[in-house]
Amino acid sequence: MAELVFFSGTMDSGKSTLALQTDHNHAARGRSGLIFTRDDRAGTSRLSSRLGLEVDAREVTDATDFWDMVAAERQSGRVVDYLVCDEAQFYSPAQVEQLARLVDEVELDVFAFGITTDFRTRLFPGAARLIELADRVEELQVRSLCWCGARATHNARTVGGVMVVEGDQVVVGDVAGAPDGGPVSYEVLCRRHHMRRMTQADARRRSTVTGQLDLGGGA
Ligand SMILES: Nc1ncnc2c1ncn2[C@@H]1O[C@H](COP(=O)(O)OP(=O)(O)O)[C@@H](O)[C@H]1O
Ligand SMILES: Cc1cn([C@H]2C[C@H](O)[C@@H](COP(=O)(O)O)O2)c(=O)[nH]c1=O
Repeated sequence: MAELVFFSGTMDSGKSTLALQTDHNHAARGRSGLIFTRDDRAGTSRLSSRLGLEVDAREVTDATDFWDMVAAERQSGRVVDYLVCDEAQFYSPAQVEQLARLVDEVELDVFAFGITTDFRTRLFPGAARLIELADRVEELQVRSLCWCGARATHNARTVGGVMVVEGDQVVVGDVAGAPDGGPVSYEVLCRRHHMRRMTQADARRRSTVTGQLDLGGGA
């Protein structure tokens, strides 16, 4: 039976890599798929992994209707067995509903990949609808880690090196240390350190003062 699966994890946890691997494995068995993304860091109509792989993809916009797109592909004679949908947190709830309908009524598999929460720890609308509708929500197996060594579960945004909790929900960007990072950057943290607004830079600053690594647990 066809499935809508949402593979979720923090930023930099391997979702785009898994999206590319998923497409590769299905294509290698003769299945035919369409690859979608929205606002990938590598630019319009590209799906990129930090491991270096990058492929062409269909860019999702506010105007995209997945139901109509698949119908048009099929009318032109193309077989569509599955969809790979990266950066799915940026899709609208209505678009996620179109994906669910394709699974149920056309028997396509839909593999969606995305982060669940934004820099304020709030669900993205697209991710929320995926959690509500998916047959399965799969957490990525490779753990991304907070600077303290705990599993990273949340995404922090920094502006000029300072963690912020206000601003636009969508600002395309990369994790700190990325080669072409701008003033807005991201860092994955455990909940404890997200709540305490303690990034790696903050921890380093404090340890310089105290001479000890401060895990932020004190009063
Ligand atoms: N130089 C490297 N060597 C090995 N693994 C790397 C390297 N750079 C990145 N990675 C792996 O790639 C992952 C990020 O993959 P990516 O698909 O871009 O993540 P996401 O789509 O979740 O943001 C990192 O968590 C890490 O495991
Ligand atoms: C937390 C957060 C992230 N984003 C953006 C930053 C990146 O462009 C993508 C996530 O991509 P990845 O492949 O998972 O690293 O989302 C954002 O716009 N707003 C946020 O709050």
